[in-house]
Amino acid sequence: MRELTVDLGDRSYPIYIGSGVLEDIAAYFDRHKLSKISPLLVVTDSSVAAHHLSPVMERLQRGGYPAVSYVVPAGEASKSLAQLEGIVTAALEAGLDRKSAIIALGGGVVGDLAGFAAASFMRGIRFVQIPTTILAHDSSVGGKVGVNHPMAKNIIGAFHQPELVLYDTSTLLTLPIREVRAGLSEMIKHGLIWDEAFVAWIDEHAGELLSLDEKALEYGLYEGCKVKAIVVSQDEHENGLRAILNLGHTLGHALEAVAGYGELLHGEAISIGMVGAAKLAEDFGYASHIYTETKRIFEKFGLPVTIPSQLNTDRIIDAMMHDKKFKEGAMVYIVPTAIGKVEIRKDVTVEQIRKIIAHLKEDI
Ligand SMILES: NC(=O)c1ccc[n+]([C@@H]2O[C@H](COP(=O)([O-])OP(=O)(O)OC[C@H]3O[C@@H](n4cnc5c(N)ncnc54)[C@H](O)[C@@H]3O)[C@@H](O)[C@H]2O)c1
Ligand SMILES: O=C(O)C(=O)C[C@@H](O)[C@H](O)[C@H](O)COP(=O)(O)O
Ligand SMILES: [Zn+2]
Repeated sequence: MRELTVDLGDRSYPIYIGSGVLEDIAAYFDRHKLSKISPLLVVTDSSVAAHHLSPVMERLQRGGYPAVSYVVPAGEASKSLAQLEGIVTAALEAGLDRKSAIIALGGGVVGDLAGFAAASFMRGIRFVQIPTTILAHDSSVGGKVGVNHPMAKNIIGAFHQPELVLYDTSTLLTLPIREVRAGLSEMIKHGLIWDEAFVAWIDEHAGELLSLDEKALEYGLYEGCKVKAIVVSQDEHENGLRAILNLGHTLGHALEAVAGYGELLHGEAISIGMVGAAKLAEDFGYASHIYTETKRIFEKFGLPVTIPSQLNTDRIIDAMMHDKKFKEGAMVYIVPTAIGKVEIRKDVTVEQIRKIIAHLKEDI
């Protein structure tokens, strides 16, 4: 088992990563003083519930926690205001109060949605992240919570940090292979923005990661969470540095919205976005091996590196203009300057973006 801390002063919290940590869920909750009087609401989705909800509920109830569950349909479409209302109704029916906590058991969709419910129910109650996808090593840490609008990803949300993150690598063994690949996309991102040696490790251990070797997963998730924790600890509310976590996302989010939520998985969309950012680096005069290397590694993991030709370029650019990183008429864009390093640029033009999109549509 490995442990990390997200250092945010009196709101610091731990991340526990290892095989079987959920067997001790009640002991972790005791350590973090969750209430045994006010009800806990465990939010999950239909696929996660089928595999992992019963043992969690049994262990909590055996440990003396008055826990009830609420299940949303699996998939990105559940990150919606309608599902948020469903959670609030369930919370009211179960009698949650200001000492209660919401427990997010699932991937990034459940984490973002249930986290936003925790941020807004009674103006904010405690919450715990129990990530069950590889991708959620990113989403469970850092406190960005929210839902989508049909026109823009994650456009309704808040910053609300969890009390703790309990990451049981054994839950990952039931993941479909497409979700495994998509989750590794964010792990590669953490290497690309911060740590060349981590990129090399991921590259060398591709086979173990894709076949869900738990030791390799534990190490990769730990290193990915470490990058995230360092960045978030320095800039919780994204006034500067934290924007680097958005490598590949301005284009990626636009592709998700234009394709229709759930058509392109988040990890797939940002894989394309990161290859696009690497191509843009060439435009700014950085070494062309950044592009070839970035493309190679995503292809090695079976991730998409081109934009589906049916996605309309003007609609993609329109969606990019609604991104949170479009400010005062300029696009804030994360561009790699080497493997393991990025810069935050404010001078990327719409013409450059159009050129990159054209390249990503043709480069097959
Ligand atoms: N808040 C953040 O900082 C942050 C960071 C990265 C991504 N995100 C968001 O996270 C979302 C993507 O998260 P995701 O990729 O985890 O998607 P997801 O939550 O939809 O999970 C992917 C699929 O796998 C299923 N699943 C989850 N765990 C499983 C398991 N253990 N076994 C079998 N099936 C399982 C789910 O039911 C779902 O169908 C996006 O909405 C993205 O915007 C947020
Ligand atoms: O935590 C962050 O900051 C990130 O940017 C992590 C991203 O991987 C994640 O997809 C996040 O939800 C994107 O944030 P947004 O502010 O662009 O919606
Ligand atoms: Zn992301």
